Amino acid sequence: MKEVIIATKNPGKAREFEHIFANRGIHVQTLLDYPEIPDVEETGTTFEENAILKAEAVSKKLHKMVIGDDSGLMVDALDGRPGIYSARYAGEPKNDQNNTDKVLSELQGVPESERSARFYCALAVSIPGQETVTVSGTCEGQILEESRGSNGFGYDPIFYVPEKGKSMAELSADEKNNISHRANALKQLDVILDEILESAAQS
Ligand SMILES: O=c1[nH]c(=O)c2ncn([C@@H]3O[C@H](COP(=O)(O)OP(=O)(O)OP(=O)(O)O)[C@@H](O)[C@H]3O)c2[nH]1
Ligand SMILES: [Mg+2]
Repeated sequence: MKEVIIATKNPGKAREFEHIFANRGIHVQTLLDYPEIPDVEETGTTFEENAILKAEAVSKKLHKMVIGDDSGLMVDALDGRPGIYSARYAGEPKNDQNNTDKVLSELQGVPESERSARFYCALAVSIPGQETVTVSGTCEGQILEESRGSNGFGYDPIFYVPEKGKSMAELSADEKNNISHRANALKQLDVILDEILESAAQS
């Protein structure tokens, strides 16, 4: 069976990658399967740079093809914050509830017409001996005034998806995985994924 390794310790991301790749008969491993691999420091200034840092660090350790995901929420009324700091927006240790509460409180009194936002996902594919490839995807929406739904992870309960008339956390896994920033980034990888898997199998 074909296999990909995702350089993430986030269980929400891991679930989504497992689900998306299972539909193509590809088995997913994440850093939750490699607890001995230390956290990769996210010292980049863009999602792409951080995705590359994660993918290359883990690929070097395992000598295998690895995909890194760096993603987050960008709110227009907050000048693009939380952005690359999404995971720890309300401080350490990272906590989804505190992060969503912080965004909601910063947007208190901001009218619906000014609550536009998007999720962004950069993926980097690192293959030993090859140039790292990056792709990205977005998903447009609005920040709600309170949480709705309990699926997904992170900021999903406060992110309204106009085309679905629901928050991201009210969507089923299948629905989210059709329209999400992560799915949109992966769709770009689709074109080259078979090629990538072939060359990874040979490396
Ligand atoms: O509601 C959400 N739906 C999503 O689909 C989503 N994708 C990312 N995010 C947020 O952005 C941070 C990523 O930060 P991040 O890329 O550094 O990942 P992370 O630190 O959680 O894990 P790792 O992959 O680095 O191990 C996450 O923690 C979340 O807060 C999302 N929120
Ligand atoms: Mg992280």
